[in-house]
Amino acid sequence: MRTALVIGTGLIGTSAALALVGRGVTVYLTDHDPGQARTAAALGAGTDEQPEGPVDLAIVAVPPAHVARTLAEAMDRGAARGYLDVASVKGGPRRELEERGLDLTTYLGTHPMAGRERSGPLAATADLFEGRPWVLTPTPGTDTEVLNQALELVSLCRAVPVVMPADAHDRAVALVSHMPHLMSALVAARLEKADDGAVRLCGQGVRDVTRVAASDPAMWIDILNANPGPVADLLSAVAVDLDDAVRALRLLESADPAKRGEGAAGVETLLRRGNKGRGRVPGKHGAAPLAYETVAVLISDQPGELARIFADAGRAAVNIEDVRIEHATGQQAGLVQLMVEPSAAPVLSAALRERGWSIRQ
Ligand SMILES: NC(=O)c1ccc[n+]([C@@H]2O[C@H](COP(=O)([O-])OP(=O)(O)OC[C@H]3O[C@@H](n4cnc5c(N)ncnc54)[C@H](O)[C@@H]3O)[C@@H](O)[C@H]2O)c1
Ligand SMILES: O=C(O)C(=O)C[C@]1(C(=O)O)C=C[C@@H](O)C=C1
Repeated sequence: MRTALVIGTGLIGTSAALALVGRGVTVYLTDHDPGQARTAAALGAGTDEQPEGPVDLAIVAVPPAHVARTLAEAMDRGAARGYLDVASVKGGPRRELEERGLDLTTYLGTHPMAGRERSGPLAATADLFEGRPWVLTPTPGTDTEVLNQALELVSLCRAVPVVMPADAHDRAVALVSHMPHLMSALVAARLEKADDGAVRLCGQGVRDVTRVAASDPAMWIDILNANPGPVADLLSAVAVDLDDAVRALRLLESADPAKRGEGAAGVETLLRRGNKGRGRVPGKHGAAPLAYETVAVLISDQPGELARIFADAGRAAVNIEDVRIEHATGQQAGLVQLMVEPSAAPVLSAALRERGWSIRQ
């Protein structure tokens, strides 16, 4: 691919543009808000001037409700030889395009399974898609050349292509993205009017569970509006589990030891099912999850501390697989959890201790 046009230069469009520019593709940027395209261009994601002829690939990265109209306009003016969108839902936009009677041979519906809770070009990063699944939903009519362009885009963004039908995609993301998003919002909503004294205690657990609740509601209304049935089915199943959890917890309040035992068994069943489900979540780069061991290191909240830990781990020839940082409220300190392969954990602990770090068991 030599040239691309990104239509919608928000988080996803600008991230893809940055990755393409970094790999030598000439990228043209456009947005219905010219300020967004200008910002993306200033970030080095391409030029906000328009191409003189059709580009190789047009990437439509606008909110789901605007995808069909935006694609139709781009196709009408012959903006590209191939077109794809990156919307979080696939069935609805395709049906809307079919209703418009467009020739869909040059169109491919896609969805990168990577994002953030922030919107706009300033939240974009060139490595957003690295190692992440990027779903492609070709139909028998999809032009091979367009499929190849899409595969090249995925490869240039260092993502992992996954091919599936649009409706199967929508059912899958209901489970792994849309229902979890609502669950995150439901947990975060409990904090809305909670006492300051309680909210001040927020630790990493609630931060992890509520991160995506900070996302733009307008975008998510669009997404859920295009996939309500599968999400409602999943939430109904969660509601049954919630009833079970409430019942088990009420039994735990009982004075009768037999009832308390029944309650404990009910809670344990739910927690163990959670362990099993979590164990199925793929690890880094889509690989099967590895059982990493955590080495927890106390750091002071000063510039350069993290870099120093990484350098010391490097000197001990230990590969850090993942990292998490917990900040202690009101203190100039934090806990860095370094995830490493089990055999490397004692090596890393010893090496860091030797260099003066305080290791938490
Ligand atoms: N945010 C995520 O985590 C994520 C992940 C994967 C896919 N997506 C999908 O990517 C698409 C873009 O999402 P985002 O997070 O980048 O949103 P964003 O709000 O950061 O960016 C969307 C951009 O589209 C522009 N826009 C809106 N309507 C337009 C139109 N008609 N013509 C041209 N530009 C228009 C907006 O001005 C904005 O700059 C959505 O379809 C979303 O479902 C989002
Ligand atoms: O990580 C996040 O912030 C996201 O919201 C990313 C996420 C997801 O649910 O995984 C959100 C919506 C997209 O369609 C794809 C990815």
